[in-house]
Formats: sequence, C-alpha cells, structure tokens
Amino acid sequence: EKVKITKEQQALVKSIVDAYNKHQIPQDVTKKLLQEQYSAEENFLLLTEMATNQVQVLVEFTKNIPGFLSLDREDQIALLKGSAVEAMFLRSAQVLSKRMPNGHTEVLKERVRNSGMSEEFMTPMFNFYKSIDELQIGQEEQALLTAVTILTPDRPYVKDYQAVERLQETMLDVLRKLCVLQHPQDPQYFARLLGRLTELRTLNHYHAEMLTSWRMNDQKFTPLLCEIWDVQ
Ligand SMILES: CC(C)c1onc(-c2c(Cl)cccc2Cl)c1COc1ccc(-c2ccc3[nH]c(C(=O)O)cc3c2)cc1
Repeated sequence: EKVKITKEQQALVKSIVDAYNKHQIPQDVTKKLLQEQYSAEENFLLLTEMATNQVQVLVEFTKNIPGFLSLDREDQIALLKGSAVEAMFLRSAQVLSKRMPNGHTEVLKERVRNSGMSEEFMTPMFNFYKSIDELQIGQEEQALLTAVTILTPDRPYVKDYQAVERLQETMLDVLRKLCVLQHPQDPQYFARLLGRLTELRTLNHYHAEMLTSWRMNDQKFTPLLCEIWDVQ
C-alpha cells in the first residue's frame, strides 16, 4: 500500500532535524583537531574535550525532542546517561564516515587510533563506523535514529517505561516510513538501520570496559563526563 507521511509526522521530522543541525560542536573546538600537536596524551585530551562538548550538544538536542521534557525529570536523566555513548558513536560516525569538508575525518580517526585505547575496543568501533558508512544514512534518518536511541525505554533506572516506549514508537513509525520512501530499492533498509542500534548496544559494553581501564591508569575526565558516566 502507498506509504504516506502525515502532516504532523512531517512537522515532527522537521523539528528533530532542525534541532540536530542547530546543536553542533562549535567550529573553534573542532578545528583544534587539525591544530593541536600529536601525542597519545594530547589526543586523549582532545577526544575528552570533543566528548564533553558532544554531551552538551546532546543535551540541547534531546530537550528539543517533542515530548521529552514532559517525561519524569529523573527518567530524562536516566535516558541521557543510558544513551550518551551510543548517541556519540552515531555522531562521531557521521564525522568519520562522510568526507568532512574541513578535513577532520582523517585526523579524528588518527587521533582515536593513537589515544591509548585498547585494540579490543578499536576493532569493533571501526567496524561499526564502516557499517554505518555503508548505509549512507541521510541527515533526517541520522537525526531520527539518534532520537530513537535516546528514547530507548529499557535503560537502567527508567521508571515510566510505557511513556518512553510511546515516544520511541512515534519516532520509529516515521523513521520506518522515511526509509520506505527514500530507499524504495531496498525494502530491508529500515531493518538494517535497527540492526545498527543493536550493534551500538554491544559497543556500550566495550566502552564501559575501556572506562574502567582508563580509571586504572588514572586518566582524567571532565566533571560532565564523570557525571554522565558515573566515574570518579
Ligand atoms: C573521553 C574521550 C576520550 C572518549 O571516551 N570515549 C569516547 C568515544 C569514542 Cl572514542 C567513540 C565513540 C563514542 C565515544 Cl563516547 C571518547 C571520545 O568521544 C568523542 C569523540 C569525538 C566526537 C565528535 C563528535 C562530533 C564532531 N564533529 C566534528 C567536526 O569536525 O565537525 C568532530 C567531532 C567529534 C564525539 C565524541
């Protein structure tokens, strides 16, 4: 049957995409990727700064997801803490997969490769980046996929599971329709996108292990990252 995006679904996509594009890491921060000197310590510091800025961007984006601010306040925090790493994988994947005009793709990749992270984390990480690149995800799908990730109801400490599930289903409905309309030649495209979200959750596990090993080596994070990742 002919898939039709309703008027309110069009409005929903527009507000999500506008929010996604509006909130970005400032240029004066990201251009440091090209400027700062190159060492494991400096790379780690830069990535920490990127992640900290990205969390701030993520919070602003999340506040613009229709319905999010009407959730229980504590559930809002639980959703942000539970999805931060996955959302940052999606965002950094966008930078690492497409040819960034500002040439950050290669230098970000190299700094990640030389920041003291273990191979056992980097392999799945770069496999994920490759699998995202293959899907050539459009910006509407990217923004909606990030919203779907944030609105995952089964995060730790979420109380009103149903309220979050309802919001996520609203996003999934319009994402599914967009995929059908924008990838008519690939009826499995929506399913493949959701497969990436499953892969993302396994990366959470690797990331938690990496955080532990960083803490052993007494690596320093910013207060915001300590709060969102419950470290120190
Ligand atoms: C605390 C640091 C070391 C860290 O720990 N885990 C990760 C970590 C890692 Cl590697 C991988 C995935 C997730 C996390 Cl959360 C990181 C670094 O996280 C990020 C690195 C880069 C970016 C990022 C996002 C958007 C950007 N735009 C541009 C631009 O040039 O426009 C550069 C850029 C960088 C975001 C998070």
